[in-house]
Amino acid sequence: MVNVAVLGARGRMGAEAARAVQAADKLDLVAELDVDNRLEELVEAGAEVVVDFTHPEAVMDNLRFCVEHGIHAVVGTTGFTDERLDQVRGWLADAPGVGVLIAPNFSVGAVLMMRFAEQAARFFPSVEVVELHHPLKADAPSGTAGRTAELISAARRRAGMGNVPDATTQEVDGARGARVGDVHVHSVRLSGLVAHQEVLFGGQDETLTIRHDSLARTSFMPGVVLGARTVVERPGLTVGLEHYLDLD
Ligand SMILES: NC(=O)C1=CN([C@@H]2O[C@H](COP(=O)(O)OP(=O)(O)OC[C@H]3O[C@@H](n4cnc5c(N)ncnc54)[C@H](OP(=O)(O)O)[C@@H]3O)[C@@H](O)[C@H]2O)C=CC1
Ligand SMILES: O=C(O)C1=N[C@H](C(=O)O)C[C@H](O)C1
Repeated sequence: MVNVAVLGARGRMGAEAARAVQAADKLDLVAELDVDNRLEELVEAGAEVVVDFTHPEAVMDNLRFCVEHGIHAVVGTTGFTDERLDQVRGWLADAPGVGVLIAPNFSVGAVLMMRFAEQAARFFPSVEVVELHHPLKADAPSGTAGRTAELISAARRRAGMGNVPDATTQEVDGARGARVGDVHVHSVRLSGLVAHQEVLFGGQDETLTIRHDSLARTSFMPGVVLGARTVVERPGLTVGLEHYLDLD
């Protein structure tokens, strides 16, 4: 059995993750903590793995505590920049046995969407990402959209592609979305939605749309459970659930 604690357990994802861990074989839910708990309670509960679905402003302190106390971490919270990832690598250098998985999206379908988009990128001069989420989401663009855009940009660079075609010279602020690498990313916040994304590619007289829909938060749970079971065997930092899925 692996002892698992959930941070952000009163939140939308944390509550679902606690249910999933409780129902999973070989995982034991030992603590459900939220903003008014002390991090020391993780140690007191004997947590070996922490699942973090909190807030971009809280997650770094949580992660530092876990690494310093030899607790593996499965992180769904978004807001990770290259600088933040480097900081985590620095902490892990002093804790060689500890594993940290940071996954912008735990749904297998979303991971495949990102992989397919990366594969398609070199064939299409035009690309835009549209992500659509519930209006309670704190960050924009979503972590998934940011990661998708980074993967596409890197694939375009490897293929020696130039800028995306775009004749815009006059623009109302924000009309062309945010730029992540080469890619324009548009964020929609709409009641009734959970988490959705379209990657739109355009070439000569054809378009390709890759769309993923998370229709409920249970869609993320097989990935969370896989993460909690696997992270104990994967020391160091892993970014992206794809590395636990044996995709190649
Ligand atoms: N990787 C993935 O697959 C997914 C990632 N996410 C990400 O997960 C994160 C959480 O999303 P969601 O569940 O919708 O958000 P919620 O706001 O519903 O939940 C976050 C919870 O964390 C609590 N919290 C805030 N700070 C701390 C802290 N320092 N310690 C412990 N708990 C804290 C919040 O308390 P309070 O409300 O009082 O502040 C709240 O209960 C977001 O970054 C989101 O983007 C979401 C879905 C899937
Ligand atoms: O906040 C959410 O809901 C989600 N956040 C993650 C993100 O920012 O990519 C994953 C998923 O899109 C749901």
